[in-house]
Amino acid sequence: MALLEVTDLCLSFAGLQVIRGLSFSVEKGSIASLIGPNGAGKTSVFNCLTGFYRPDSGRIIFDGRRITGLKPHRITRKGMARTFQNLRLFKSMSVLENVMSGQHCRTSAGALGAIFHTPTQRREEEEIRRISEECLDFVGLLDKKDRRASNLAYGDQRRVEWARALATRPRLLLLDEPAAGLNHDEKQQLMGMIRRIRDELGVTILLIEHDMGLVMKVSEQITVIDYGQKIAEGTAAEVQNNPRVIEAYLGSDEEEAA
Ligand SMILES: Nc1ncnc2c1ncn2[C@@H]1O[C@H](COP(=O)(O)OP(=O)(O)OP(=O)(O)O)[C@@H](O)[C@H]1O
Repeated sequence: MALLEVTDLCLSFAGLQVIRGLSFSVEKGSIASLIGPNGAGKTSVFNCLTGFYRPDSGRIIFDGRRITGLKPHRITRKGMARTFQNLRLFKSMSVLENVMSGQHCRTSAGALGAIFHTPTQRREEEEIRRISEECLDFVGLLDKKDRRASNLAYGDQRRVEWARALATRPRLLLLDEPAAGLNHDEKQQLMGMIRRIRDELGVTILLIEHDMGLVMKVSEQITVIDYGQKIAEGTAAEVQNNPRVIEAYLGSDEEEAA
């Protein structure tokens, strides 16, 4: 069964079409990847899914409900979380505070509760703290929860982002280039973490990634796009041998080299 279904998605900026009639779906419980050469439109797809961009047309169905055009916090509340290509941590806050910050979309106490510190708000804060610590434990950072986020090594800062996304209790987690800037060992740990998130937490995963070794090892389903259009989809073996995929990647290398 599909957890995410994208149909005929189109997006343009000032007349330039960056996503052109894209359709793909992600099966519940799978680890899926969206790949393509630089500028193919991958992050733009994520931005449409999470409500950061409003598509020109098309339909996005998440868990049976249409979410096209909803605001990002409402989409988060429905169970979709993401990490970003570049770190987006609050540098002066502690690791724990950073993870807690991601969950305020879920509180019901509202602004008055926050000002007057009502019992409801206190209970919610306690719950947020508990879940945040659980997520930090899951990513192996609980012992660093009181450290300033900016004082952590880069690989650990990425884990804080993971914990923050997980703390929103997503059913679908979108990872935008999670291996960028990681060394070999960290990439191995990342693969283990992706599998654990799916296997132990039951979270479906869709990732954008340029590290083809990682993509091919970890993905069960791959969608390849180029110039905003789907050019192939299937398993790692199917996609790797697809002439259109090979051409798209070789073409982009030549352009970069030129
Ligand atoms: N806010 C925006 N305004 C104008 N153009 C944009 C905007 N966001 C994306 N684009 C353009 O859309 C195209 C696709 O960009 P996008 O970042 O989605 O590609 P990508 O596949 O994620 O690339 P990369 O692999 O390099 O991160 C690019 O040409 C980019 O310049």
